[in-house]
Amino acid sequence: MKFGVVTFPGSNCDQDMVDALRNDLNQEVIALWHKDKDLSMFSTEDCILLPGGFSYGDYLRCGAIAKFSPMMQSVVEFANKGGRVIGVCNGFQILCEAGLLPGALLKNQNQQFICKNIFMKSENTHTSITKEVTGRPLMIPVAHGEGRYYADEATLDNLFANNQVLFRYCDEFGNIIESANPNGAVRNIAGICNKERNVFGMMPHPERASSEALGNRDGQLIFQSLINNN
Ligand SMILES: NC(=O)CC[C@H](N)C(=O)O
Repeated sequence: MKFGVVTFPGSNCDQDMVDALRNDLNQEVIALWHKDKDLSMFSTEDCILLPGGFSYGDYLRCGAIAKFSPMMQSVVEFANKGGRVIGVCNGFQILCEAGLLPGALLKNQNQQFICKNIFMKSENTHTSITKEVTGRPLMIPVAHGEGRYYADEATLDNLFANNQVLFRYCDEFGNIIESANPNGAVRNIAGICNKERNVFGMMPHPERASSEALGNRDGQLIFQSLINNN
């Protein structure tokens, strides 16, 4: 399998993502530009990644303008054919804006940009991105101003009932408690997937925690789970 990483104007984690996949995980990566449309080099075995950053300067709402880019039209088609798409941080915001994932990312509860390590955990063995990372909490950095996941109660109940909740903020021991929630996300949600389990969104940045040089390789486990379970 191979990965495609889309760069939008204002992306700032695209090269980190390429670097983590290519150099830390030895994967084939193709860099993609938001103005292009061609995804014909990818099969539904492959994975398109929308990286973090400040696409279009976060004007209007984070991700609201990026959803109109030509590449996003192709990404929606790719996802509808069953290809896997992953959005990290700004990528997650874009996927919600594009309607590929339910809910929205609101301004952090404290109205501030938050940049720090958090713990999150998964209990979901039903998706390729979480299958191999259940159990111990992972330490992964967050860096966002609009990361407070929100959906109405009925949508949330459905997400839990269908095993679409990928990751929840927890403390270092794995307790899902309010004080471990960096941004006020409903039910401590850090990441979700769609019903078909091929579109994934998460606020924390696994690409910033994938190398020994950075002192943390917990993020590698997430990518490895995707790679091993395609
Ligand atoms: N690191 C990121 O992707 C940040 C996303 C977005 N610009 C925000 O502040 O919420």
